[in-house]
Amino acid sequence: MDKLLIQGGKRLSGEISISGAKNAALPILCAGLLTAGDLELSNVPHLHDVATMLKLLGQTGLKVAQDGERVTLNGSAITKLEAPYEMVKTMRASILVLGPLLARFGEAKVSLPGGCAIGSRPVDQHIKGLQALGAEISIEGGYIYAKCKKLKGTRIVTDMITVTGTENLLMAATLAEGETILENAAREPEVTDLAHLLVAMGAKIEGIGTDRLVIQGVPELHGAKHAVISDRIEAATFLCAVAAAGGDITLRNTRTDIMDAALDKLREMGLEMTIGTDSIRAQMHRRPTPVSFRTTEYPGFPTDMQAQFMAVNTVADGASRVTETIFENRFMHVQEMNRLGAAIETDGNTAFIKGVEQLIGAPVMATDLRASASLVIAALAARGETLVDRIYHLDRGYDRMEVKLSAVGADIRRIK
Ligand SMILES: CC(=O)N[C@H]1[C@@H](OP(=O)(O)OP(=O)(O)OC[C@H]2O[C@@H](n3ccc(=O)[nH]c3=O)[C@H](O)[C@@H]2O)O[C@H](CO)[C@@H](O)[C@@H]1O
Ligand SMILES: C=C(OP(=O)(O)O)C(=O)O
Repeated sequence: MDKLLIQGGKRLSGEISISGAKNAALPILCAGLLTAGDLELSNVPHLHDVATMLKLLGQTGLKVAQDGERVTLNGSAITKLEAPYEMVKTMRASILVLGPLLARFGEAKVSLPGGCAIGSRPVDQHIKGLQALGAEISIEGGYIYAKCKKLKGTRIVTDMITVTGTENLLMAATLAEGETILENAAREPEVTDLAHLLVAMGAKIEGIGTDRLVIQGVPELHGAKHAVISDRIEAATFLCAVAAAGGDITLRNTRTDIMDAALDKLREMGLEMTIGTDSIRAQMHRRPTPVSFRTTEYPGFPTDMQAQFMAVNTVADGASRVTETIFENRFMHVQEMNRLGAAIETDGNTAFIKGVEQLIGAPVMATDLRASASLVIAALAARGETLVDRIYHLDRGYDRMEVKLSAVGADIRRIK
């Protein structure tokens, strides 16, 4: 199992190019199931989750051609309308094949994703929405069996805001008969990126970027070209790294207009930033100021950045409070950060952090994707050596993080 060995205490300096967003690429790849035409995608990140998704899509009969960050999909010969447990269990986003398969072929069998480290993460809203569109759904042996003659447009109000739920229902509605209204839709930029691709494929969608999506179903969609949006979470993770370790870095290929909540908090921490249209120069020459925040849906503070900001708070000059409102168990990094000498206590969904002057390296265990990133950040700021175990979580969602960090002067290497 791969590990990362990090000697902390080095300031970061240089340039990092940001990859395409995992959370946009995964639904966008699933949109390949909606058409017999070619989807020509660029800026697709080099990630384990993308490889898993391509494998999953490939076994349905979708043709996949990959050349670096370019992927072409062709859905003219899909025969297997299934997502097996073996693949779904390693990547929850596999549930995103359900809506497209059902809408185009009238049938799908998809394994239930089950819980994971950060929470129970049910998919009841995906199912409720598809049932409202006319699907018959049963659950047997851990699988969702869905079928329909033709989905029929309707008004759907989800109980809570769900990102992949919105994406699944949006994709399904593009091929439904008549009008579908998705109320309480997620406004995350990755949902918007998917919606733009669907429009390029011939879908009729109004309200893109709002919490009310109105879709007029069309009989079929065609091929399209699309560049996946830049990863705002990856970009903000590197900004947290420089905020914690100090230095002067420039990020390229960023989308600075979709990062307001994180950028505001980084400024409050004392990170000096020069923001261009697609670049950010970030300088940190002092100990961070602590910041308190609550995670919320976009455009609020993203849960996917909670752990990384907590890592910076552990070395900040004072105390802070972090409340996680999206997932019920997203503090798995706290115990590991405390092993590095952090002073964090939790009470329910709130963590209280007292900044310490110096973390000290130790062996730690990554428990989920963003927890892994937060441990890397803490290790970069710590004195001495940290070994981060179980980094397969990190590889799910970061494109060669250790290579990008080495290039800006971090002492970090992968060991087998
Ligand atoms: C691949 C992808 O895009 N993953 C992102 C997506 O996950 P994902 O789409 O799984 O997260 P959701 O937005 O659906 O989850 C939000 C909350 O709603 C609950 N819920 C959701 C659906 C449902 O049917 N029933 C239900 O109870 C979840 O358990 C959670 O507490 O959005 C999350 C919230 O921004 C991010 O952390 C993930 O990185
Ligand atoms: C929780 C995340 O991803 P997923 O929904 O794919 O588990 C994440 O990207 O932080």
